[in-house]
Amino acid sequence: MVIALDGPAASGKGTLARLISEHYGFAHLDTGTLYRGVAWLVLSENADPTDPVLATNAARTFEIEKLADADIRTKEVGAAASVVAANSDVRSALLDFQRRFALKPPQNAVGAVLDGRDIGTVVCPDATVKFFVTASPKTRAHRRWLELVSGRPELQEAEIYKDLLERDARDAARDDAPMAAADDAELLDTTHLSIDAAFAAARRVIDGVFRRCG
Ligand SMILES: Nc1ncnc2c1ncn2[C@@H]1O[C@H](COP(=O)(O)OP(=O)(O)OP(=O)(O)O)[C@@H](O)[C@H]1O
Ligand SMILES: Nc1ccn([C@@H]2O[C@H](COP(=O)(O)O)[C@@H](O)[C@H]2O)c(=O)n1
Repeated sequence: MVIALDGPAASGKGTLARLISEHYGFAHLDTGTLYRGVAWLVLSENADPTDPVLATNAARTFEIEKLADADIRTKEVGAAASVVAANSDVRSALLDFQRRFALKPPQNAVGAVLDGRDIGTVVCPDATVKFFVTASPKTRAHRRWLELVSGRPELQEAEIYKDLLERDARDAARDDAPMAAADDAELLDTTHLSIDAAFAAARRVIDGVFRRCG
C-alpha cells in the first residue's frame, strides 16, 4: 500500500502524511527532506545551488542519516531546495531511494506514505491512494510564518508569502517532474479545515479505497 501526497509549500501535506502514517502504521518519507538536504550540503560549502555539477555531486553522495543536526527547515534552504530540484540529474539521483522506500518500507511496515511534489505523477504513479493537498497562498504563508517566527522573530509574513509564491512557480514550471496533481488524485483544500478536519477527510478517502480493494 502506498499513499502519495503532493501539493504546494506549507499546504499541510507533511502534517497529514505524518498523521496518516501513525494511524495506519505505515512508514513515512518526507521527500522534501532529500532536496533540502542536497541544498543544505551545497549551501554549507558556500557554493551556488544553481551550479549543476555541485548540486549533482551533492545528490549522488547524499546520505539522509547524516542530516540529523542540519537545520534544513529554514526558508533559505527551502528556496535553494527548489533550485536544485529543477536539475534533472539531481532528481534522478534521488529517485531510486524514494521508489525503494515505497516498495519496501523500513521496519517491515505494511505500507508507505510519501509526500512531495511528484509522488503521484512520477515517483509512485501506481500509488494506492493519491492526494493533492492545497490551501490559499495567504493561508499557507500565515501557517509557515507561525511555524518559523518563534525561532526568528524578525521574519515578516509578507516575505514568507513572496518566497512561497516564487517557490511554487519554480516547482510548477520546471521541465522535469513539475509539481502537479495526478489525474487520479483526490483534491484536498485545507484552507478552511483544521488539522483534525483535514485528517478526517483524508481518512474517509483512504478507508473508502481500502474497502474497495478488500
Ligand atoms: N489544516 C491546518 N490548519 C492549520 N495549520 C495547519 C494545517 N495543516 C498544517 N498546518 C500547519 O501549517 C504548517 C505547514 O504544514 P506542513 O509542514 O504540513 O506543510 P507542507 O505542505 O508539508 O510544507 P512543505 O512542503 O513546505 O514541507 C505547519 O506548521 C503545520 O502545523
Ligand atoms: N518530491 C519532491 C519534494 C520536494 N521537492 C522540492 O524540494 C523543495 C522543498 O520541499 P518541501 O516539501 O520540504 O518544502 C520544494 O520546493 C521542491 O522544489 C521536489 O521537487 N520534489
